[in-house]
Amino acid sequence: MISVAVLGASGRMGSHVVDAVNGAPDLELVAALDHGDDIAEAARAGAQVAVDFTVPSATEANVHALIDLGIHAVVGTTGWTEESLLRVEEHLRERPELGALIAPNFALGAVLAMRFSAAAARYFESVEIVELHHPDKVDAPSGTATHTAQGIAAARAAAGIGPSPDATTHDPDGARGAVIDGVHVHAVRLRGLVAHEEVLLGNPGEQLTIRTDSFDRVSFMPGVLLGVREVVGRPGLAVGLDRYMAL
Ligand SMILES: NC(=O)C1=CN([C@@H]2O[C@H](COP(=O)(O)OP(=O)(O)OC[C@H]3O[C@@H](n4cnc5c(N)ncnc54)[C@H](OP(=O)(O)O)[C@@H]3O)[C@@H](O)[C@H]2O)C=CC1
Ligand SMILES: O=C(O)C1=N[C@H](C(=O)O)C[C@H](O)C1
Repeated sequence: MISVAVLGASGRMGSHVVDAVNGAPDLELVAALDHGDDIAEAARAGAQVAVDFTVPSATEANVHALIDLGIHAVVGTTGWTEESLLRVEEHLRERPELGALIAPNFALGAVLAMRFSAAAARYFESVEIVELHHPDKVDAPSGTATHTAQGIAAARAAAGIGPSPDATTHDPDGARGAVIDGVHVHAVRLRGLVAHEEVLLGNPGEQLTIRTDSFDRVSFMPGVLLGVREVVGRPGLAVGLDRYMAL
């Protein structure tokens, strides 16, 4: 039995995680914490693993606190940077028995879409990303789109491919979107949506579209539970659920 704490337990994601942990025969929910609660309560309750779905401004401090408390971390909250990931990696070196998984998307379809996009990237002249989310999301572009763009950019750089062609010289209103590692990312916020992403890859005369849709937050739960079960045996920092999957 793995003892689990949930941080952000009343949130859209956290409440699903509480239900998923309660429904798993090999996991026990020992703490459900929210904004204002003392994170040390997770340790007092005996948590081995804590799942964090909070807010970008809180998540790094939460992970450092969990490491100090000797608790493995499974993190879905977005907003991570190279620098904040490095700080966690360094902190984990002081506690070589602990693991942390930080994953921008736990939906298996999204994890595969990121992998497929990186694999396809070197074969196309042009690539752009459109991410589409519910309008209550506070961050843009999404963590998934950022991670997707980084994977695509790394694959293109490794293959010696230059930037996507683009004749735009006049864009006073930023209509071409954000640019992450040279990849344009467009963010849509629309009532009715949950979490969606389209990667558009173009060549003369052809287009490949890789699309992933989470219609319901239950789609993230198998990945979260996989992370909880695996993190206890995988010390160090892992970024992306694909690190725990046989891909
Ligand atoms: N990796 C993945 O697969 C997914 C990641 N996400 C990401 O997860 C995060 C949460 O999303 P979502 O559930 O929709 O957001 P919500 O706003 O619904 O939930 C966040 C919750 O965290 C609480 N909270 C804020 N600060 C703290 C803190 N310091 N300690 C504990 N709890 C805190 C909030 O409480 P209060 O409102 O009272 O401040 C709220 O209940 C986002 O970054 C989102 O991008 C979302 C879906 C999937
Ligand atoms: O806020 C959300 O809802 C989501 N956030 C994550 C992200 O920013 O990529 C994962 C998923 O897209 C849902």
